[in-house]
Amino acid sequence: MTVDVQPVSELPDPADFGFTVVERDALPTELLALVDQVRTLADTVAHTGADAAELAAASRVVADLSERLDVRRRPLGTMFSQVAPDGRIDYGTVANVVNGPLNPIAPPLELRPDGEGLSGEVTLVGLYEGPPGLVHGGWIAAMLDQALGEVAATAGGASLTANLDVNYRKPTPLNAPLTVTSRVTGVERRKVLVSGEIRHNGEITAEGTAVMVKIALPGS
Ligand SMILES: CCCCCCCCCC(=O)SCCNC(=O)CCNC(=O)[C@H](O)C(C)(C)COP(=O)(O)OP(=O)(O)OC[C@H]1O[C@@H](n2cnc3c(N)ncnc32)[C@H](O)[C@@H]1OP(=O)(O)O
Repeated sequence: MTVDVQPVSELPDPADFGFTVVERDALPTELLALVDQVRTLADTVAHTGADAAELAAASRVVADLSERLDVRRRPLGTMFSQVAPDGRIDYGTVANVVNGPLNPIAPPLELRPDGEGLSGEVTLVGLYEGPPGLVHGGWIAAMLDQALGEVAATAGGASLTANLDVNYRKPTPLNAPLTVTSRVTGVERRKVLVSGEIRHNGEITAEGTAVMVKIALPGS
């Protein structure tokens, strides 16, 4: 197996391939605050015991808000750039469903270099419920896919998940801190082989491996 990791400082700028790229620091604080509020609202709605009149009034307010905000939509695929603590430039998608900074559905999972790969902490609220009190297996797979995809990007740019294999070792609890880790285990031609885990209290609840296949970006 050949491990030939391209330095991340050489990652291409998505703007060169026609993507809209905004600086993460330039995202309006009011918009980030709104995202947080909507995330809280979604969790509240999923569990509210408010009476019918209150629900009807809230529904009208939310419909009105949606109409007010549905102006000048950002194009699908809008990306953000940010300077990582080690000075390199990271890219991501603003509306990514696992960790996009503008997606209220995304649990706030921030993955950072940890010396071996990437790691991040996240606590999933009841919005991500599958079995009673437990995280949905699809979300577990989604978080692993994201962590594996992001770490694959550190090995030479854009890639897509060709194969994802997840083993669910223990139930993953809601409302409890989880650690997500990922690393590159090999690079073979266009394939980037990656592995990762989700832990609670240091114990692995789920682990995954993936084959990410490097893709050519439009115009490259
Ligand atoms: C910086 C931002 C970071 C963002 C992170 C985001 C994380 C989220 C990741 C995702 O969710 S990606 C979305 C889900 N995945 C997809 O939609 C991919 C859909 N599939 C495809 O587009 C194509 O099948 C794919 C690009 C993966 C491969 O097609 P190709 O025609 O380019 O590949 P090809 O058939 O030439 O095979 C290239 C190599 O990959 C291998 N391969 C292809 N499919 C495979 C497979 N399914 N399993 C294992 N290996 C596979 C294949 O054997 C070969 O290996 P070798 O070099 O050893 O010959």
